Amino acid sequence: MTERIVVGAALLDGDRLLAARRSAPEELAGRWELPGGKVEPGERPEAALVRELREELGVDAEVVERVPGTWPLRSPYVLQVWTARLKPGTAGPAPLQDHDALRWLTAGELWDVDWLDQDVPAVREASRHLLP
Ligand SMILES: Nc1nc2c([nH]c(=O)n2[C@H]2C[C@H](O)[C@@H](COP(=O)(O)OP(=O)(O)OP(=O)(O)O)O2)c(=O)[nH]1
Repeated sequence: MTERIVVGAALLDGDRLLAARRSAPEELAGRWELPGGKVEPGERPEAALVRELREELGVDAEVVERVPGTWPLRSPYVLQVWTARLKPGTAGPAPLQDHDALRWLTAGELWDVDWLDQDVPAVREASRHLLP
């Protein structure tokens, strides 16, 4: 089956990374992830990321760069991650859709939340590139 990409944002504010707690589906609820979602057919991953961040968090964000790596999720999905930042003047993120809590994590707090198992290597890689 063709791989389908789920894009995740390593959304940064200075040296803090945004983590989002899923509210659904039941088997993922309560676990933390990088906000994002499925890339639609014909859509560029970077465009999907901006769209998902607007829908889920109500923010206007810009994509900065790809975090190297592709992490398997439930087939046929794979996770790819881009760094992103908020555009100047945009509202702060709010858990509008799919999430019931948000946390800005410093490097020292990165492992204080219960990340989805499949996000752990992606967050580790993102932190290497982003956080001092
Ligand atoms: N957004 C996101 N999804 C992840 C991560 N890790 C992970 O396993 N997933 C899974 C959860 C979901 O099964 C799938 C992404 O689905 P989603 O529900 O966020 O995507 P979507 O907004 O496009 O939702 P929909 O079209 O199904 O309504 O990937 C992650 O870090 N971010």
